[in-house]
Amino acid sequence: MKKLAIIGMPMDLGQMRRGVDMGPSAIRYAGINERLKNLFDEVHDRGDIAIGRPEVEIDPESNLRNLHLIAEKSEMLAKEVDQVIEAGSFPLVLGGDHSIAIGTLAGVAKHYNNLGVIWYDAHGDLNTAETSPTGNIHGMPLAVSLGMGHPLLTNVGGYAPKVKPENIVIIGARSLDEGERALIKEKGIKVYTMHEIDRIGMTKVMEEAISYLKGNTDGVHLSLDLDGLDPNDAPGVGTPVLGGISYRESHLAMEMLAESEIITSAEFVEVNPILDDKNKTATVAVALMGSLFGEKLL
Ligand SMILES: NC(=[NH2+])NCCC[C@H](N)C(=O)O
Ligand SMILES: [Mn+2]
Ligand SMILES: [Mn+2]
Repeated sequence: MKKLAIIGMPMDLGQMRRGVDMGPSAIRYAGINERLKNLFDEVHDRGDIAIGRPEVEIDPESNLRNLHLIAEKSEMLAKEVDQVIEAGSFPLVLGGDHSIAIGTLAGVAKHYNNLGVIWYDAHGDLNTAETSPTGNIHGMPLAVSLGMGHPLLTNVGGYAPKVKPENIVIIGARSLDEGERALIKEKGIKVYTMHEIDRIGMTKVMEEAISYLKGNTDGVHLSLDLDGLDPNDAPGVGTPVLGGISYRESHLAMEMLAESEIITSAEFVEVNPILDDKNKTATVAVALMGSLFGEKLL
């Protein structure tokens, strides 16, 4: 029996633009249940993790914004994701800013020996407190999952690291900080920047990414940051970068992932309805979920 569990993570503590906490509501309003209910035997929306309205906190030692709060809330998400997988359901997490991936991956990775990760994003999110230009934790979750960064973050779920560098594929990168570039080179992380997508096309990029992960992994998590798409197609994001992946290319990518049957968990993050144009970005997110989960026209 194919079961889907939806978890809302309305956390906006990983960056400074308010509104991304309303992402899960916007995505639900865009019709996630109606769209996905025919693609599974059962769709269960477990509601939102309780984030509340905590006051912004700057850790004086590390300079990290909301470090303790994010660590605490990530533990809650990790537990929820863990339970969903235990119960035999596919976990689909709705963000929230990308710092939520810290908790999602903590809940997912313990179920696999070699978890693969597809990081669909304009950014690398590979900063640490030392390399971050902003102190925003949403620019750090992939580094955290590699075991790099503040121990309160890397140890969410009680273990580290969550993923190995050779099991990661970044798709859509076009804005990387200096420390992120150095880390990508040092660890040999596979990255398809916009250059490769333009040059060889999304079909080839996805074929390569899928065969790269298929051999070595026993599960693959899709972490899809809506800012991986072009801001014309997904305007409701906090850190837009021009020249991104199109709506059509993204559908193709999701359809190829559906065919490959490698994806075992997913999250859609950074939908900010305050910055959006009539809920367009949430609508795009839901449409892409349809393709990811095997929707077909004919
Ligand atoms: N998940 C995101 N949208 N991340 C954007 C990160 C931007 C920048 N690299 C930073 O570290 O602050
Ligand atoms: Mn991101
Ligand atoms: Mn991003």
